[in-house]
Amino acid sequence: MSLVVPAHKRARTRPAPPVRIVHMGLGAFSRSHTAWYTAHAADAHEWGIAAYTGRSAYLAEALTAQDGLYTLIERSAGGDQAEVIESIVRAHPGDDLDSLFADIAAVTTSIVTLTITEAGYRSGADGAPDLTDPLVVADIAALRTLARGSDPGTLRLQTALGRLVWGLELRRRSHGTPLAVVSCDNLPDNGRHVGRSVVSLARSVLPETAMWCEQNISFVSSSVDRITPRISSQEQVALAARYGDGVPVLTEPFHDWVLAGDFPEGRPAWESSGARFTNELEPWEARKLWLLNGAHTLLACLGLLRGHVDVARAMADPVCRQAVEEFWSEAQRHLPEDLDLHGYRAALIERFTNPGIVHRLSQIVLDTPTKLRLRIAPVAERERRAGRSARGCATVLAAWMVASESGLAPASVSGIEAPTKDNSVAGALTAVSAELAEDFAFVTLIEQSVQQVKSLVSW
Ligand SMILES: NC(=O)c1ccc[n+]([C@@H]2O[C@H](COP(=O)([O-])OP(=O)(O)OC[C@H]3O[C@@H](n4cnc5c(N)ncnc54)[C@H](O)[C@@H]3O)[C@@H](O)[C@H]2O)c1
Ligand SMILES: O=P(O)(O)OC[C@@H](O)[C@@H](O)[C@H](O)[C@H](O)CO
Repeated sequence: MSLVVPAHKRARTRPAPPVRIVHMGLGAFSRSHTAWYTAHAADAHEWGIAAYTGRSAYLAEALTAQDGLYTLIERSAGGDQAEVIESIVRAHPGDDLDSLFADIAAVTTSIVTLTITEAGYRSGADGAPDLTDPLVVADIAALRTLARGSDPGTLRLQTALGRLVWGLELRRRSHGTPLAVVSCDNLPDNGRHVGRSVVSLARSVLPETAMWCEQNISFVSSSVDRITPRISSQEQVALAARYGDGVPVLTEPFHDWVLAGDFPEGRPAWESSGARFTNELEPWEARKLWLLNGAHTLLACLGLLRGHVDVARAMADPVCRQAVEEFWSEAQRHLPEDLDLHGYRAALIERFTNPGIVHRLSQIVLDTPTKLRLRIAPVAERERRAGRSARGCATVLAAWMVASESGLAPASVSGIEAPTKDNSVAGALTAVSAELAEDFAFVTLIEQSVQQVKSLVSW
């Protein structure tokens, strides 16, 4: 991808902080959230970030040309607030593996943060690395060769977690200083998820590393929240002209970050920029993942079927809005009441209808099957176990099935078969929840919902 607008020359007004955080998955969100929290911490001058994209060089090159600096624009109905964020000190393309390994292994590095997307974890339905995924299989083979002493430069580890495992192995070999790994992706118990995946990837090929990780790496879970859509080229050109920045980030004013876990080598004073630390992350995480991300997944499937292009327009459609409210009411029954659920729902409606934030449904619909498994299935399973119909969840699943049949949403995850004509609903549900796929009454309800959704499709 070439630069939409040329990167702009920028210069720091104060010395860059020393690199003590390595970020994998540099994108819009990491720059509106993790880098923002770090830049706003009271001790920001002590914490610099070396950030790596997934693969592409585009953003890394543009940021490097701007000395790591970029403009963050908070947009609300009241207008824009812009500021320059200084916490990213170096930006690298994701395949600059030698630098990545050196950064993870550096004794000065205390934290690795991740925004590699839900699909980037390459997990199977049980949460462990998906051993049917060709990239996971290739990385295990590559790690085995590396473990035997081959040159890391000649073998290109391809998955984020494969790369993380090798970086941790080099850290273990060179000094063994502990580290915190913080997931900032929209996955439940994301820290434990990374921990299990890293240890399980390492176990078969680098057993000593697996054991060392269990004892020395603190896998921190976190619930992250800030709606930061990918901006269109047109918007990027307009913002570049206004703010003199080739790679600005546009986000909403709202932000939240709740973390659970230890930081053996210290951390920025993120609480001074509003982050919260807790021993009980699960309720906060479920509130956010089910109500916000679950509704986004619903709006993506149903909204696209109804001919909408973005969240705000889908929310303005009474059919989509009613489906969201019904799903929310089901989810809310399984969340602690003291989390101000009414206030959170009201705030979500305002955030989803922010006229300045164009959040494209085509972006949100990516990887839908994984998201349904993590955001809709847990609510549906709880509702069914409580003896209720889970009609709101059935509508979400039916909308996905119709959208995937129409080519608007992905049908399968990690090679699991898409709906088939003869046994479509139960077959498709297998990708989302084995428990639901065996629930005859729920499968029947989805079959009815599919017909209902088809009658709502507008084309
Ligand atoms: N954008 C948001 O509003 C938002 C809010 C909360 C959480 N998040 C989390 O952050 C993630 C990234 O969001 P974003 O808006 O920055 O997206 P983005 O597309 O701007 O950046 C994603 C980054 O992840 C990398 N990546 C993509 N697929 C990957 C893969 N399979 N393996 C490894 N790396 C991969 C990309 O190369 C890029 O560096 C989301 O998937 C979500 O889990 C995003
Ligand atoms: O790809 P997803 O579904 O995890 O994310 C799409 C949006 O729901 C997400 O980016 C939200 O805007 C974000 O999670 C808000 O904090």
